[in-house]
Amino acid sequence: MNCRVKICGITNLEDALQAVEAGADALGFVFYDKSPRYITPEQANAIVAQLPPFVTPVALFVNADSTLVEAVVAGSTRWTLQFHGDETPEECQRYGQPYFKAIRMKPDVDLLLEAGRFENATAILLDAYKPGVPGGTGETFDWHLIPANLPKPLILAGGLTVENVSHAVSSVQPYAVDVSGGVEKEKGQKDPLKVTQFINGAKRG
Ligand SMILES: O=C(O)c1ccccc1NCC(=O)[C@H](O)[C@H](O)COP(=O)(O)O
Repeated sequence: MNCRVKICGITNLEDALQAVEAGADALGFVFYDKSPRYITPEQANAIVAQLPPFVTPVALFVNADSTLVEAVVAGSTRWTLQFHGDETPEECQRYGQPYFKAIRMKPDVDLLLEAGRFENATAILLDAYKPGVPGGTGETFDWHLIPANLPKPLILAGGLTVENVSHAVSSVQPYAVDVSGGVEKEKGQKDPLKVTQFINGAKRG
């Protein structure tokens, strides 16, 4: 299967272009200032301006003010948005941009009910749940909890690595996989070899 790959937490042009060269389908930029992968709208838009076609830049927010979202979106028409907090469907679609809604796997979360709220989302991203850490946890969750009939394409996230991504793709068969920490040499700095191995592992499945 042709599993797409999003490399998240991009903070510099070198990492962005290396991930694209390695076959990344999307690059994630984290506009959450408590993250070690935080990047400013200006920095991110300067990188996006250098991206070749057929690569989707994804702007990631956690309960952000509309002024921040608008500052990012104003810099490029290429953005897909990813809402990783408690945003409502109305808050997600108010910008008129395609968006992913992230759902964290809290105990007893009703995934079909929650995913069904976001009927205009282009995909649902499922991520690990760690109290106080909205994302980038580096932790997996029990993939058996994923229902077979999610109403949107599934982006699988949470603790994926070079070592587990092939199994994740073959067992879950997501539309895409997403990784932040598992391909880094240090927080906010990607390891080119891990990025390449991760993408190859995901595409091989
Ligand atoms: O990546 C971050 O630092 C981050 C911080 C706060 C909210 C979301 C964040 N990342 C969003 C993503 O889509 C990550 O790729 C996803 O949470 C998986 O992260 P990891 O477990 O480190 O692969």
